[in-house]
Amino acid sequence: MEFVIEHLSKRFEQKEVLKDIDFTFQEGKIYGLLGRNGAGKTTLFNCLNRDIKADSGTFFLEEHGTRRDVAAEDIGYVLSTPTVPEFLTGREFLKFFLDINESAMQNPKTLDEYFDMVSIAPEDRDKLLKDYSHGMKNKMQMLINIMAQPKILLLDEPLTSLDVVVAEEMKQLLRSLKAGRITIFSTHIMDLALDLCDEIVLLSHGELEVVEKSNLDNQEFKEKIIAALKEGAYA
Ligand SMILES: Nc1ncnc2c1ncn2[C@@H]1O[C@H](COP(=O)(O)OP(=O)(O)OP(=O)(O)O)[C@@H](O)[C@H]1O
Repeated sequence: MEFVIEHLSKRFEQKEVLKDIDFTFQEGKIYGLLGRNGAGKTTLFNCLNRDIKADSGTFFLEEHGTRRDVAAEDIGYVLSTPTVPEFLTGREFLKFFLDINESAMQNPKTLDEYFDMVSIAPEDRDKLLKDYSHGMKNKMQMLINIMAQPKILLLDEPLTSLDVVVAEEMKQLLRSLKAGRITIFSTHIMDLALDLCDEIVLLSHGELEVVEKSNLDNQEFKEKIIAALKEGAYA
């Protein structure tokens, strides 16, 4: 499976944020999307999730030479600021989500197995979501987006608010989920990108470009990425 973007463009008034983007993402890989503040990472995700309308261009999934439209259920989108219904308990929220999506899910797990996946402690599972910490809300948002096993998982800065132990657990989880899907992960944390991602993609000047690692060691690779980001005209 490939996720193909063709000629995707988006401008806000005079600012051309995405310029005729052409890119192909491959199944089974985690892509680290790096770009300066304001480069357009969230705008790209919002266009791909159809939360905002691109000005032009298209994107589709290609499997065995056949292309098809990306349906809403093909995409999971974890926002940088978690949004959860604060008036529900964690368990009620998961149950609600499971009830709606269960028929379309392959081998659904029990609610407690899902909580275990993201290490939400048993004593927290029946608390109202309003009393969850930012990191716990983030985990719940991540969980409902991976439960439905989307083909494309978009993650906008999802690990920034998590403590080191939880961030490590989430990295492990994303690695264990990468087969059979395309994961695109935006982050400002370079070490995280290098550690977790199979490919580093820069969003710069409104275009996507892979940074080739070839035979550079991690430090040289990092310097190459920073140099490329500095060339961006964004501040
Ligand atoms: N709804 C909007 N109306 C006008 N301009 C917008 C809108 N959304 C985004 N922009 C502009 O588009 C540009 C890209 O913003 P975006 O949030 O996509 O960047 P980003 O790469 O996610 O940034 P950061 O790393 O700081 O989160 C910015 O100049 C921003 O001001």
